[in-house]
Amino acid sequence: MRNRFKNPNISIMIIGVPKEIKNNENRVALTPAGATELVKRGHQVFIQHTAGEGSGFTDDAYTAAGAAILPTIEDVYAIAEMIIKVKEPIEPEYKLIKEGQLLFTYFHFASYEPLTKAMVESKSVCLAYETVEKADRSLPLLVPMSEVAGRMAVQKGANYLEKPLKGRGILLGGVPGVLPAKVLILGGGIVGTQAAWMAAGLGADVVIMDVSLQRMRYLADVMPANVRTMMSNEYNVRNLIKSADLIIGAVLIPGAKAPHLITRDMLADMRPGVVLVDVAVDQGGCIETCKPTTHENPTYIIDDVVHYCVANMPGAVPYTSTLALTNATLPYAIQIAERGWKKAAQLNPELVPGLNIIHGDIVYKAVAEAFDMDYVPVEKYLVD
Ligand SMILES: NC(=O)C1=CN([C@@H]2O[C@H](COP(=O)(O)OP(=O)(O)OC[C@H]3O[C@@H](n4cnc5c(N)ncnc54)[C@H](O)[C@@H]3O)[C@@H](O)[C@H]2O)C=CC1
Ligand SMILES: CC(=O)C(=O)O
Ligand SMILES: [Mg+2]
Repeated sequence: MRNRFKNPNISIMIIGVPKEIKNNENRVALTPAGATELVKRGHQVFIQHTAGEGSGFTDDAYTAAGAAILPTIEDVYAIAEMIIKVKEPIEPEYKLIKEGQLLFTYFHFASYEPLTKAMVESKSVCLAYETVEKADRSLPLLVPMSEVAGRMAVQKGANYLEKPLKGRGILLGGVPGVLPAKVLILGGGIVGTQAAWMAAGLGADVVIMDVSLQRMRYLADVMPANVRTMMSNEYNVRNLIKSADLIIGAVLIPGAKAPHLITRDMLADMRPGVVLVDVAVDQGGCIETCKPTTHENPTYIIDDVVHYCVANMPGAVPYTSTLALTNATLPYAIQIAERGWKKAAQLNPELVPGLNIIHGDIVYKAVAEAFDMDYVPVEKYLVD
């Protein structure tokens, strides 16, 4: 990084934005508006050719914003000090990552050991969107995508409940004279709340389960009458799954592997054609039989139960998701570009829990614990 102008505390950075290569991932990590903000501060922004296309942004729009277009993903990784992405690096990208390079993106390490090991070996600095955390414990860079995924979970669930798609053949809202469907939501955080609004709006009979009484008190206050809350425990889950039509998994323990609230044996208690949408799949899933699927091939069936487990749901609605995501990420990207990751984290404590792997050390405890690997407290890297 070079110092900018006459202020020795402010640096300029070379920033690279690759095109996402995960299945049907159409989001991009920086919009032309974001590029404008970074370029105006003296940073150099390099965008891979057509990276913004899926979200409606042409190469010309980035060039007009002062960014440069590079033809290949290799070019972007080769030049950048900071890579800003949306999804975790996929295997072909591992070898492109340079020692000391900063990667600012979603990682969801605890769900995928090969990625964790590859990033340890790369000796890069991995700052994960999903664990950046505010003092009130909220996750500002996860929230916007959870809002999207929560809303989508109901759309997808309603769709897969249709008989030709192997669902029970029930309409979420019912019709006059016919009862609505029952929707069970595991976890009443951002995903769960958004899903509840959507399902309730369609007229379904909704139950949200959580372990936080405080959260359920809040939900009971703000939700309409067709949404009720219930304590999440094995006994209650076993009871409610017997009559549910659509079950949405939305549990999170930040950074950690999700607990299995629905185990393999419980599928036998469900009715044929029940749909499970496990949004928590990116942290390993809260339904034991859930394994990651793609937008191309989103569902599979076990014991007549339809499983939808797409790990990048918002990627399917990039016109909404790219704007929602970058609204949240850009202010942090600017701080990191201006100061470098270390100084930025020293100045803004919200960035500290975002640091997951630094120069080969796992510095986020839940990630190290997920794979029984060594943990190094992040403070080691934050002292001057
Ligand atoms: N598949 C996809 O495309 C996407 C997945 N996600 C994922 O969705 C998951 C949920 O995210 P958010 O709603 O933002 O998290 P959040 O932190 O807002 O909510 C999680 C909720 O789970 C509750 N919880 C914890 N343990 C529980 C238990 N044993 N039983 C019931 N509830 C429990 C917490 O009290 C909290 O209210 C995360 O894994 C997130 O990464 C988010 C966006 C997109
Ligand atoms: C949160 C996440 O993993 C996504 O938006 O794809
Ligand atoms: Mg059955």
